[in-house]
Amino acid sequence: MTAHTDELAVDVRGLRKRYDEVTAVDGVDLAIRPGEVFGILGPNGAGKSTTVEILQGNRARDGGDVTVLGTDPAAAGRAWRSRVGIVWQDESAPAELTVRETVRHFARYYPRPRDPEEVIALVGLEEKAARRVKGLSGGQRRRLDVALGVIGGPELLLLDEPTTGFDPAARRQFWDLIRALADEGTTIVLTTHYLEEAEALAHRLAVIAKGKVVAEGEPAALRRRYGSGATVEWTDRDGTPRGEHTETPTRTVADLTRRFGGEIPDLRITRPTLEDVYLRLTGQEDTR
Ligand SMILES: Nc1ncnc2c1ncn2[C@@H]1O[C@H](COP(=O)(O)OP(=O)(O)OP(=O)(O)O)[C@@H](O)[C@H]1O
Repeated sequence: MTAHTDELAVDVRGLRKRYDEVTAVDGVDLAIRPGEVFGILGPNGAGKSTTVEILQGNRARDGGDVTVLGTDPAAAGRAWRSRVGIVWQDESAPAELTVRETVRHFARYYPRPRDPEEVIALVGLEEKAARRVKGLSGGQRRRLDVALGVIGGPELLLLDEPTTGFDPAARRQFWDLIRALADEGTTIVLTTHYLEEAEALAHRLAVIAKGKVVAEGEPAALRRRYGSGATVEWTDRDGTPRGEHTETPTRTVADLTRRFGGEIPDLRITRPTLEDVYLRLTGQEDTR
Protein backbone atom coordinates (compact mmCIF):
# COMPACT_ATOMS: atom_id res chain seq x y z
CA MET A 1 0.00 0.00 0.00
CA THR A 2 1.40 3.41 -0.93
CA ALA A 3 1.41 6.48 1.31
CA HIS A 4 -1.00 8.05 -1.15
CA THR A 5 -3.54 5.27 -0.60
CA ASP A 6 -3.25 5.67 3.17
CA GLU A 7 -4.49 9.22 2.92
CA LEU A 8 -7.56 8.47 0.85
CA ALA A 9 -10.88 7.07 2.03
CA VAL A 10 -11.55 5.70 -1.45
CA ASP A 11 -8.83 5.10 -4.05
CA VAL A 12 -9.97 3.68 -7.37
CA ARG A 13 -7.67 3.26 -10.36
CA GLY A 14 -8.55 1.92 -13.75
CA LEU A 15 -11.78 0.27 -12.58
CA ARG A 16 -13.45 -1.89 -15.20
CA LYS A 17 -16.65 -3.91 -15.22
CA ARG A 18 -18.44 -5.65 -18.06
CA TYR A 19 -21.81 -7.33 -18.14
CA ASP A 20 -21.69 -9.58 -21.20
CA GLU A 21 -21.79 -7.13 -24.11
CA VAL A 22 -22.06 -3.98 -22.00
CA THR A 23 -18.99 -2.20 -20.64
CA ALA A 24 -20.56 -0.57 -17.58
CA VAL A 25 -17.37 0.88 -16.07
CA ASP A 26 -14.53 1.65 -18.44
CA GLY A 27 -11.39 2.75 -16.60
CA VAL A 28 -12.68 4.89 -13.73
CA ASP A 29 -10.26 6.62 -11.34
CA LEU A 30 -11.53 8.17 -8.11
CA ALA A 31 -9.61 9.71 -5.22
CA ILE A 32 -11.90 10.54 -2.31
CA ARG A 33 -10.46 12.11 0.81
CA PRO A 34 -11.55 11.39 4.37
CA GLY A 35 -14.33 13.73 5.54
CA GLU A 36 -15.33 14.64 2.01
CA VAL A 37 -18.84 14.58 0.54
CA PHE A 38 -18.17 13.25 -2.95
CA GLY A 39 -20.85 13.20 -5.63
CA ILE A 40 -20.89 10.78 -8.56
CA LEU A 41 -23.08 12.37 -11.16
CA GLY A 42 -24.24 10.94 -14.43
CA PRO A 43 -27.14 10.02 -16.66
CA ASN A 44 -28.97 6.69 -16.69
CA GLY A 45 -26.70 3.77 -17.39
CA ALA A 46 -23.51 5.77 -16.83
CA GLY A 47 -22.10 3.16 -14.46
CA LYS A 48 -22.74 4.90 -11.13
CA SER A 49 -24.53 2.06 -9.34
CA THR A 50 -22.04 -0.51 -10.59
CA THR A 51 -19.17 1.60 -9.27
CA VAL A 52 -20.80 2.06 -5.86
CA GLU A 53 -21.67 -1.64 -5.61
CA ILE A 54 -18.00 -2.46 -6.23
CA LEU A 55 -16.97 0.03 -3.52
CA GLN A 56 -19.46 -1.65 -1.18
CA GLY A 57 -17.93 -5.05 -1.88
CA ASN A 58 -21.21 -6.23 -3.35
CA ARG A 59 -20.08 -6.68 -6.92
CA ALA A 60 -16.95 -8.21 -8.45
CA ARG A 61 -14.86 -6.12 -10.83
CA ASP A 62 -13.08 -7.18 -13.99
CA GLY A 63 -10.09 -4.88 -13.64
CA GLY A 64 -8.44 -2.06 -11.75
CA ASP A 65 -7.36 -1.41 -8.19
CA VAL A 66 -9.88 -0.48 -5.50
CA THR A 67 -9.04 0.49 -1.94
CA VAL A 68 -11.78 1.56 0.46
CA LEU A 69 -10.65 2.54 3.97
CA GLY A 70 -7.33 0.92 3.22
CA THR A 71 -8.80 -2.44 2.14
CA ASP A 72 -9.84 -4.04 -1.13
CA PRO A 73 -13.62 -4.47 -0.78
CA ALA A 74 -13.46 -7.71 -2.78
CA ALA A 75 -11.40 -9.28 -0.01
CA ALA A 76 -12.82 -7.44 3.00
CA GLY A 77 -14.21 -9.07 6.09
CA ARG A 78 -16.64 -8.22 8.87
CA ALA A 79 -14.43 -5.65 10.60
CA TRP A 80 -14.22 -3.61 7.38
CA ARG A 81 -17.98 -3.95 6.78
CA SER A 82 -18.70 -2.43 10.16
CA ARG A 83 -16.74 0.69 9.13
CA VAL A 84 -18.66 1.17 5.87
CA GLY A 85 -22.28 2.27 5.97
CA ILE A 86 -24.55 1.12 3.17
CA VAL A 87 -28.02 2.47 2.73
CA TRP A 88 -30.26 -0.20 1.26
CA GLN A 89 -33.43 0.63 -0.58
CA ASP A 90 -34.97 -2.77 -0.53
CA GLU A 91 -37.45 -2.41 2.34
CA SER A 92 -35.32 -4.76 4.42
CA ALA A 93 -36.63 -3.47 7.77
CA PRO A 94 -39.38 -5.67 9.23
CA ALA A 95 -42.69 -3.86 8.70
CA GLU A 96 -44.22 -4.86 12.04
CA LEU A 97 -41.42 -3.49 14.23
CA THR A 98 -41.40 0.11 15.39
CA VAL A 99 -38.70 2.54 14.30
CA ARG A 100 -37.00 2.27 17.70
CA GLU A 101 -37.13 -1.54 17.74
CA THR A 102 -35.72 -1.68 14.22
CA VAL A 103 -32.79 0.63 14.93
CA ARG A 104 -32.00 -1.23 18.17
CA HIS A 105 -32.21 -4.55 16.36
CA PHE A 106 -29.74 -3.49 13.67
CA ALA A 107 -27.39 -2.00 16.29
CA ARG A 108 -26.73 -5.55 17.55
CA TYR A 109 -24.99 -6.46 14.30
CA TYR A 110 -22.11 -4.04 14.98
CA PRO A 111 -19.18 -4.21 17.35
CA ARG A 112 -19.40 -0.54 18.33
CA PRO A 113 -22.84 0.76 17.39
CA ARG A 114 -23.98 4.32 17.93
CA ASP A 115 -26.65 5.08 20.49
CA PRO A 116 -29.98 4.19 18.78
CA GLU A 117 -31.80 7.18 20.28
CA GLU A 118 -29.09 9.52 19.04
CA VAL A 119 -29.31 8.05 15.55
CA ILE A 120 -33.12 8.30 15.54
CA ALA A 121 -32.76 11.98 16.46
CA LEU A 122 -30.06 12.52 13.84
CA VAL A 123 -32.37 11.37 11.06
CA GLY A 124 -35.27 13.38 12.49
CA LEU A 125 -37.50 10.47 13.44
CA GLU A 126 -37.85 11.14 17.21
CA GLU A 127 -41.56 11.74 16.89
CA LYS A 128 -42.00 8.56 14.88
CA ALA A 129 -39.85 6.35 17.12
CA ALA A 130 -42.84 4.37 18.41
CA ARG A 131 -44.49 4.07 15.00
CA ARG A 132 -44.45 0.80 13.09
CA VAL A 133 -42.26 0.79 9.98
CA LYS A 134 -45.24 0.00 7.77
CA GLY A 135 -46.88 3.26 8.89
CA LEU A 136 -44.05 5.51 7.70
CA SER A 137 -44.23 7.76 4.65
CA GLY A 138 -41.77 7.22 1.80
CA GLY A 139 -39.48 10.01 2.99
CA GLN A 140 -39.57 8.77 6.60
CA ARG A 141 -38.81 5.29 5.34
CA ARG A 142 -35.69 6.54 3.59
CA ARG A 143 -34.63 8.32 6.78
CA LEU A 144 -34.94 5.02 8.59
CA ASP A 145 -32.83 3.40 5.85
CA VAL A 146 -30.15 6.02 6.52
CA ALA A 147 -30.45 5.41 10.28
CA LEU A 148 -29.75 1.73 9.60
CA GLY A 149 -26.83 2.72 7.38
CA VAL A 150 -25.19 4.79 10.14
CA ILE A 151 -26.13 2.82 13.28
CA GLY A 152 -22.82 0.95 13.09
CA GLY A 153 -20.95 4.27 13.32
CA PRO A 154 -19.39 4.04 9.83
CA GLU A 155 -16.42 6.13 8.76
CA LEU A 156 -17.70 6.04 5.21
CA LEU A 157 -21.29 6.13 3.99
CA LEU A 158 -22.13 4.98 0.46
CA LEU A 159 -25.47 6.19 -0.90
CA ASP A 160 -26.80 5.22 -4.30
CA GLU A 161 -29.36 7.74 -5.55
CA PRO A 162 -30.65 8.44 -2.05
CA THR A 163 -33.33 10.97 -2.98
CA THR A 164 -34.86 9.45 -6.10
CA GLY A 165 -38.62 9.84 -5.80
CA PHE A 166 -38.48 12.51 -3.09
CA ASP A 167 -40.56 15.65 -3.32
CA PRO A 168 -38.55 18.89 -3.14
CA ALA A 169 -39.23 19.43 0.60
CA ALA A 170 -38.20 15.88 1.51
CA ARG A 171 -35.10 16.26 -0.64
CA ARG A 172 -34.03 19.39 1.23
CA GLN A 173 -34.60 17.70 4.61
CA PHE A 174 -32.48 14.81 3.41
CA TRP A 175 -29.72 17.19 2.39
CA ASP A 176 -29.72 18.60 5.93
CA LEU A 177 -29.30 15.06 7.23
CA ILE A 178 -26.35 14.41 4.90
CA ARG A 179 -24.76 17.70 5.98
CA ALA A 180 -25.22 16.76 9.65
CA LEU A 181 -23.44 13.45 9.03
CA ALA A 182 -20.68 15.21 7.11
CA ASP A 183 -20.27 17.68 9.97
CA GLU A 184 -19.67 14.72 12.26
CA GLY A 185 -16.76 13.74 10.03
CA THR A 186 -18.33 10.88 8.05
CA THR A 187 -16.98 10.55 4.52
CA ILE A 188 -19.95 10.39 2.18
CA VAL A 189 -20.10 9.13 -1.40
CA LEU A 190 -23.41 9.59 -3.13
CA THR A 191 -24.58 9.02 -6.65
CA THR A 192 -27.23 11.23 -8.11
CA HIS A 193 -28.97 12.24 -11.32
CA TYR A 194 -29.70 15.62 -9.82
CA LEU A 195 -27.21 18.30 -10.53
CA GLU A 196 -28.79 20.55 -7.94
CA GLU A 197 -28.21 17.85 -5.35
CA ALA A 198 -24.57 17.40 -6.30
CA GLU A 199 -24.05 21.13 -6.21
CA ALA A 200 -25.80 21.50 -2.84
CA LEU A 201 -23.97 18.68 -1.09
CA ALA A 202 -20.75 17.68 -2.74
CA HIS A 203 -17.39 19.22 -1.97
CA ARG A 204 -16.18 17.57 -5.14
CA LEU A 205 -17.84 15.56 -7.83
CA ALA A 206 -17.04 13.24 -10.68
CA VAL A 207 -19.22 13.37 -13.77
CA ILE A 208 -19.51 9.90 -15.30
CA ALA A 209 -20.77 9.14 -18.78
CA LYS A 210 -20.64 5.77 -20.55
CA GLY A 211 -18.48 4.27 -17.83
CA LYS A 212 -15.82 6.98 -17.89
CA VAL A 213 -15.12 10.00 -15.71
CA VAL A 214 -15.55 12.95 -18.06
CA ALA A 215 -14.87 15.66 -15.48
CA GLU A 216 -13.95 15.94 -11.85
CA GLY A 217 -13.59 18.75 -9.36
CA GLU A 218 -15.41 21.24 -7.18
CA PRO A 219 -18.81 22.19 -8.64
CA ALA A 220 -17.84 25.85 -9.03
CA ALA A 221 -14.49 24.94 -10.59
CA LEU A 222 -16.20 22.63 -13.08
CA ARG A 223 -18.49 25.42 -14.11
CA ARG A 224 -15.54 27.75 -14.59
CA ARG A 225 -13.46 25.19 -16.43
CA TYR A 226 -16.04 23.74 -18.78
CA GLY A 227 -18.63 26.46 -18.88
CA SER A 228 -16.59 29.31 -20.25
CA GLY A 229 -18.03 31.82 -22.63
CA ALA A 230 -21.56 33.03 -23.08
CA THR A 231 -24.45 32.80 -25.49
CA VAL A 232 -25.47 36.05 -27.14
CA GLU A 233 -28.99 36.05 -28.59
CA TRP A 234 -30.78 38.70 -30.59
CA THR A 235 -33.37 39.11 -33.35
CA ASP A 236 -32.33 40.13 -36.87
CA ARG A 237 -34.14 42.90 -38.79
CA ASP A 238 -36.15 40.33 -40.76
CA GLY A 239 -37.42 38.85 -37.46
CA THR A 240 -35.12 35.80 -37.43
CA PRO A 241 -33.98 34.84 -33.91
CA ARG A 242 -30.20 34.46 -33.81
CA GLY A 243 -27.75 33.12 -31.27
CA GLU A 244 -24.01 32.74 -31.00
CA HIS A 245 -21.84 31.02 -28.44
CA THR A 246 -18.70 33.00 -27.88
CA GLU A 247 -15.71 33.34 -25.57
CA THR A 248 -15.79 37.10 -26.17
CA PRO A 249 -19.40 38.25 -25.66
CA THR A 250 -18.41 41.91 -25.23
CA ARG A 251 -16.83 41.94 -28.66
CA THR A 252 -19.87 40.20 -30.17
CA VAL A 253 -22.18 42.81 -28.65
CA ALA A 254 -19.93 45.63 -29.86
CA ASP A 255 -20.02 44.18 -33.41
CA LEU A 256 -23.79 43.86 -33.25
CA THR A 257 -24.16 47.39 -31.91
CA ARG A 258 -22.25 48.68 -34.92
CA ARG A 259 -24.24 46.51 -37.29
CA PHE A 260 -27.59 47.68 -35.88
CA GLY A 261 -26.38 51.27 -35.43
CA GLY A 262 -27.56 51.25 -31.83
CA GLU A 263 -29.95 49.07 -29.88
CA ILE A 264 -29.78 45.34 -30.60
CA PRO A 265 -33.31 43.87 -30.82
CA ASP A 266 -34.13 41.32 -28.08
CA LEU A 267 -30.53 41.19 -26.86
CA ARG A 268 -29.91 38.47 -24.28
CA ILE A 269 -26.59 37.26 -22.89
CA THR A 270 -26.52 34.05 -20.86
CA ARG A 271 -23.69 32.32 -19.08
CA PRO A 272 -23.79 28.51 -18.93
CA THR A 273 -25.17 26.99 -15.74
CA LEU A 274 -23.66 23.88 -14.20
CA GLU A 275 -26.54 22.05 -15.82
CA ASP A 276 -25.40 23.20 -19.26
CA VAL A 277 -21.88 22.03 -18.41
CA TYR A 278 -23.19 18.66 -17.26
CA LEU A 279 -25.33 18.17 -20.35
CA ARG A 280 -22.40 19.03 -22.55
CA LEU A 281 -20.03 16.70 -20.71
CA THR A 282 -22.45 13.80 -20.76
CA GLY A 283 -23.46 14.36 -24.37
CA GLN A 284 -27.12 14.97 -23.60
CA GLU A 285 -27.42 18.43 -25.09
CA ASP A 286 -29.68 17.30 -27.89
CA THR A 287 -32.15 15.45 -25.69
CA ARG A 288 -33.21 18.46 -23.67
N1 LIG B 1 -26.74 -6.82 -13.51
C1 LIG B 1 -26.58 -6.33 -14.73
N2 LIG B 1 -26.55 -7.12 -15.82
C2 LIG B 1 -26.36 -6.63 -17.06
N3 LIG B 1 -26.18 -5.32 -17.33
C3 LIG B 1 -26.19 -4.47 -16.29
C4 LIG B 1 -26.40 -4.92 -14.93
N4 LIG B 1 -26.37 -3.84 -14.11
C5 LIG B 1 -26.15 -2.77 -14.91
N5 LIG B 1 -26.03 -3.14 -16.20
C6 LIG B 1 -25.76 -2.23 -17.34
O1 LIG B 1 -24.55 -1.56 -17.09
C7 LIG B 1 -24.63 -0.18 -17.44
C8 LIG B 1 -24.36 0.67 -16.22
O2 LIG B 1 -25.43 0.49 -15.29
P1 LIG B 1 -25.46 1.18 -13.85
O3 LIG B 1 -26.69 0.69 -13.16
O4 LIG B 1 -24.16 0.98 -13.17
O5 LIG B 1 -25.61 2.70 -14.25
P2 LIG B 1 -26.16 3.92 -13.41
O6 LIG B 1 -25.31 5.07 -13.79
O7 LIG B 1 -26.27 3.57 -11.98
O8 LIG B 1 -27.61 4.10 -14.04
P3 LIG B 1 -28.95 4.58 -13.33
O9 LIG B 1 -28.76 6.03 -13.06
O10 LIG B 1 -29.97 4.33 -14.41
O11 LIG B 1 -29.15 3.76 -12.12
C9 LIG B 1 -26.00 -0.01 -18.06
O12 LIG B 1 -25.88 -0.13 -19.45
C10 LIG B 1 -26.81 -1.15 -17.48
O13 LIG B 1 -27.83 -1.52 -18.35
